[in-house]
Amino acid sequence: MSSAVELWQRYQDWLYYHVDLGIYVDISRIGFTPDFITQIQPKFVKAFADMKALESGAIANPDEHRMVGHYWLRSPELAPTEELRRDITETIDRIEDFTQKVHAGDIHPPTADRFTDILSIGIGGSALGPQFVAQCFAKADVPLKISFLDNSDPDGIDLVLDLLGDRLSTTLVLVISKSGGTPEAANAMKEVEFAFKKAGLDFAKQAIAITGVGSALEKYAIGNNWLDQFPMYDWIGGRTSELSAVGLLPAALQGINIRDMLRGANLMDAATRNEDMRQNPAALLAMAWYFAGNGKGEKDMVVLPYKDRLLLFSRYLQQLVMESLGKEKDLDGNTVYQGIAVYGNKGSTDQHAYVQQLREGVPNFFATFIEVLQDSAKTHPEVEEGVVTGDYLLGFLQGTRSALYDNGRDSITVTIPVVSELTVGALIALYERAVSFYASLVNINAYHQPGVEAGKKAGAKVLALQKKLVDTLRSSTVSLSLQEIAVKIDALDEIESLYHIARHLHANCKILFEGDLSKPMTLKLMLIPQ
Ligand SMILES: O=P(O)(O)OC[C@H]1O[C@H](O)[C@H](O)[C@@H](O)[C@@H]1O
Repeated sequence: MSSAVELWQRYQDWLYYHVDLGIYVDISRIGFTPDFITQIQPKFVKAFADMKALESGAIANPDEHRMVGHYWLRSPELAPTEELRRDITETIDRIEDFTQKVHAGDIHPPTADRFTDILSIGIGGSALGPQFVAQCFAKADVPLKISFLDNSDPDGIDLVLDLLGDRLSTTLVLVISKSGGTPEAANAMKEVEFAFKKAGLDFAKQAIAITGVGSALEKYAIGNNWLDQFPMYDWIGGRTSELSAVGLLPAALQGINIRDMLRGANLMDAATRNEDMRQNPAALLAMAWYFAGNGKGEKDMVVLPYKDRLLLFSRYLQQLVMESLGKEKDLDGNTVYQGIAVYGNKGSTDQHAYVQQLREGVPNFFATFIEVLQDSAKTHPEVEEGVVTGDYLLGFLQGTRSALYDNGRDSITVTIPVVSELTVGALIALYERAVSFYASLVNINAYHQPGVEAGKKAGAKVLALQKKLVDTLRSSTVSLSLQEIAVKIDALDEIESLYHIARHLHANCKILFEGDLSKPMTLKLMLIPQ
C-alpha cells in the first residue's frame, strides 16, 4: 500500500483532463506498474492501427462482413463515401425538421392538435440508449413524455397502456428495430396496434418506424402508410446506435439538444484518437480494465454513478460492454471465453445494499465511480451548518472510494462537470471507444453477437412445441399425460419442455390439470375450449 503522498503523486501523474468537455478520468487507484505499461504498449500500437482501419471503412466486423461506422455519426466527414456522408447528415436534418413540426403541431394526431406522448417500442440496443438518455434529461415540462415497451411481457404492456389511458390518441409510437424482426418488439407493436384498433384510433397515422433499409418492419410501415420512417444502417450495431436515429429521434422529440450530444461525442472521439496512450482517456480505461482483469475479465466492473439521472448508465454499459466483449472465440478462432461482467445502479444508494460485499467480501471486481461536479441547477437548503445534500453525496463517493482502496479494491473515477447533452454524448463516445480498444487488446470481434442467436432459436423451438401440444390435445377426446403427448408428437426428449409449456398454459386458464401438481408425471391434461 502506497503512502498518501505517493498516492497523491500517482493521482496527478495519471490524471486525464479534457479541456473542452471538463471531463476527468482518474485511473490512479488501479494498481498497474511501470512494467505493465511497457508490456502493454505494443498491444496499443495494434489497437490504434485497428481503430484507424475501422474508422476508414475496413470490414471491422468480419463475421457479418460489415463496416463499423458509429464514429461517423458524429463526424460524417470521416465516412468513407459521399453517399454515407449524405445519409448521415440528411437523417439528422430530417429528425430536426420532423421534431420541429411535431412540436409546432404541424404534424399532429388525427383527433387532436398536438402529440402529448411518445411510446417507444424496441429492445436491447433499440431501447437501452433511449432509456438512459431519457432518464438523464427527465423533467416536469418535457414537450413529449416518453414511455417504453421493451419486452414481450403482457402485464408490462398492460401497465404502460393503462398509464397512457386516453392519451393513446395523442401518442406518437416509435417502433425501433434494426433488424425489423425481433419478436419482442414485433409483439409489443402488435399489442399496441390492437389497442389502437380497440380505441377506434388509426395506428398508421401515429406510427413511425426506425429500422434497417429493406427490413420486414420497413416493408410493413410502407405497406400500411405509416406517418414516417427513419433509417438504421447495417454499419451501426444496436448497442452503438444511440447517436443514430434510434437515439436521436426520441431525444429530439423530448426537447433534448441532439446537436450538443453529437458535439460532445465528436469532441471525445477526437480525444480518443490520440495515439499517446497517457493522453487518451479511452485507452486509459481499456488499459485499466485489462490490468484489473488480467486481460481475461477476471474482475467484474461495478459502475457507480453518484447521480440519480445516471441510474441507467450501468444498464446501458452492460449491453455495450458484455455483448461486445463476451466472446467464446478470438479473431484467430481460438477458444478464449472473453468478457467483462458489468453491474451497478447508483451511489450512494448502493452503499446501503451491496457495497458491504464490495468492501469486505469476494474481491472479484473493480469499481468505476462516475462523479458529477455540479450538484443541481437549483440552490438547496443547508441540511447542517454549511453543508448541503450534494456535499454529502461527494463525501459518500470519496469515502467509498477510499474505503474500497484501503481494503485492496481498485477503482476508476470518471468526473463530469454536469449532466448535459455535451457530457452524456461524450460519456457514450468514451465507453464506445474503450470497448473498441479493449477488443483489440484481447483480439476479439466486438461487433457481432453470435451467442444471442442460440437463445432465440431455442425460444422459437419452444413455441413450435407448444403448437404441437395444443394440436394434440385439441384432437384428443380424452385427457392425456405428458408421456402420452410426448409419444404422440415424437418428442420424448422434450418432455421437460412440454411440462413447462403445459404449466404455463394451465396458469393462464388454457389447460386443465388433473393429478398431483408436485408430481408432473401424474398429471392428465385437457384443453379448455376458449
Ligand atoms: O434492433 P433490433 O434488430 O430489434 O435488435 C435488438 C437487439 O436484439 C438482439 O438480440 C441483439 O443481441 C442486440 O444487439 C440488439 O440490440
